[in-house]
Amino acid sequence: MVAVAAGTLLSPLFISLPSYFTVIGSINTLLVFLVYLFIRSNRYPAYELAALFFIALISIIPLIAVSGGVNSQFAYLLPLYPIMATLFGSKTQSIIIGISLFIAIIACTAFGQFFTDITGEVYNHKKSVSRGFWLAITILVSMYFGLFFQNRYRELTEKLEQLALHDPLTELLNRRGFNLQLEANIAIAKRQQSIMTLLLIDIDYFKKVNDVSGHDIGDICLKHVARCLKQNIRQTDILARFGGEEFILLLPETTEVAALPLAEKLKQSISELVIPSLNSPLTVTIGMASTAIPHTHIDGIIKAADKALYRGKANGRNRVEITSAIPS
Ligand SMILES: Nc1nc2c(ncn2[C@@H]2O[C@H](COP(=O)(O)OP(=O)(O)OP(=O)(O)O)[C@@H](O)[C@H]2O)c(=O)[nH]1
Repeated sequence: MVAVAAGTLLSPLFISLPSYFTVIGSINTLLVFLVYLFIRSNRYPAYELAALFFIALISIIPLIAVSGGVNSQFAYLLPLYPIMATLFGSKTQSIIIGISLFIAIIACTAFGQFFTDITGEVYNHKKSVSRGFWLAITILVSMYFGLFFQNRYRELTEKLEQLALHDPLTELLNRRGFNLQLEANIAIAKRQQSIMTLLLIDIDYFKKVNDVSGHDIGDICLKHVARCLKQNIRQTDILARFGGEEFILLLPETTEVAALPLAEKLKQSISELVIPSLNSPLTVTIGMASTAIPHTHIDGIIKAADKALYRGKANGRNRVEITSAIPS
């Protein structure tokens, strides 16, 4: 029983074919492989689309033609191509492959009577047109599914990236997300020789908030503070939750003198927050540091801002402290 089933499945592979089919098939396979290597090399991206057209039209049409037109068993593999292009390539590549194969099938159906059917079947126009029609539809459907999967894959990747780089409670960047943005900004600052200022913003006596009002209210406070900070900064500023009740804010192209009024405004706005179920106002201490010259190492700025923050806590909290110009 198993042997019969295996025989039925495998027998089409052992049909004895005329030698010209083997030669053309081998040349086609070699060409497709070379085009694949060419695309994978990424050396001539401008010619990639032309190479895909080549695979689809120049190389595949003759193969379908000599193997019995759209009735060829080979033709039934074609709907796989747009899906493969989706998995290994890009959206444009799967569209190009899909459309080219669609054209190839239409062409093979239209000129089917001119091809010798190597299986020895008598050419049947009606049957060929019907198969060509369904094959063309299947290719379009497989192209659509390929694009659909690619969109879903991109959406899911973006979602995962969002989860990996953001803090779920406040929806701000987390430390990892911040570090990535920081690297990009340092590169820009170095190129433009511009000064950046960094603020570390820490909620005062937050342990007491949790102990007195409960952890849930503590969480609500963190959300309010995050929203308040976000509302008061520019879109180009980078804000993140740096730790438990600590936030970090990078102000690109901003000197210490320009940043000071903003730091004071942030401190004031947070102290004016009205948070339900919280009896006493929240206050924050802000430690601030700027790059004296653009090549200052970022770890140095964070350490300097932390030092300023520590001083602010020691000096009574609810205040802004600055560590001035750090040498490189
Ligand atoms: N509700 C809540 N609390 C948090 C979260 N992350 C950290 N905390 C709390 O934040 C508190 C931080 O306490 P401390 O480091 O002693 O600082 P503090 O009480 O704010 O004191 P100072 O910073 O010195 O003014 C701890 O009680 C943490 O449990 C969080 O996601 N939600």
